[in-house]
Amino acid sequence: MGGTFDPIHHGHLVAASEVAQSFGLDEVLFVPTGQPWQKQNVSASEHRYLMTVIATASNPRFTVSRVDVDRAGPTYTVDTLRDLHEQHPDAELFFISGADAVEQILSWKDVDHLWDYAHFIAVSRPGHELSLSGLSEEHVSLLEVPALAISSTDCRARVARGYPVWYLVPDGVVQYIAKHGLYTEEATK
Ligand SMILES: Nc1ncnc2c1ncn2[C@@H]1O[C@H](COP(=O)(O)OP(=O)(O)OP(=O)(O)O)[C@@H](O)[C@H]1O
Ligand SMILES: O=C(O)c1ccc[n+]([C@@H]2O[C@H](COP(=O)([O-])O)[C@@H](O)[C@H]2O)c1
Repeated sequence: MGGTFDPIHHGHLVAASEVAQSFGLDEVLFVPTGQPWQKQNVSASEHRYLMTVIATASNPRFTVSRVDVDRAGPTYTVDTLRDLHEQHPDAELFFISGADAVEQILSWKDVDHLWDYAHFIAVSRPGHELSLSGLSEEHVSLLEVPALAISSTDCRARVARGYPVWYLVPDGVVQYIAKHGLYTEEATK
């Protein structure tokens, strides 16, 4: 599952868990972006990577990859999948995306080559219609998952306003955000 995870929240974790169950996956690899070229004002990749490690640590089937964090330049999924394929040549790869991300896939770099490396699984997300968005069902499967109306944008805004994010993100991530002063008015200046 690729994401900017700024911060990782329970919507991500539920989606990953449901896909793993429905598709019988051995492992879900969370891949925090290095430089997400379609997003602005993103937190340092090391903070996002460490929050993802904290959030997934208790699940034996969840792991975190540094491939995108460690690659210089903008993050493109075609590079992510190529690197993962090289690291795990015998693995069958699936790429998990929310309904909003799938709507954007046609704008991604080298979109026609994405299907060479992985089958995509698009999960439902409150506020977004789950559809193939013009993509082939040979390449993309759709899955309804329990609806959690949580976004990283809303979590960041809540912290900036002094509102709690307990129960929206894992407890360790709440503590990491506080310890490093992420998302406060000061941090975003
Ligand atoms: N609540 C959710 N339910 C299902 N899928 C989600 C949910 N939140 C995010 N996703 C999916 O997880 C992937 C990574 O999401 P991302 O890290 O951009 O989080 P986000 O909450 O969308 O962030 P932001 O609000 O900053 O755009 C994307 O494919 C996104 O569609
Ligand atoms: O490859 C691209 O051009 C591309 C453009 C935008 C997003 N993505 C990927 O989509 C995933 C979700 O991204 P984000 O920024 O919405 O969390 C993440 O793995 C990104 O690397 C990929």
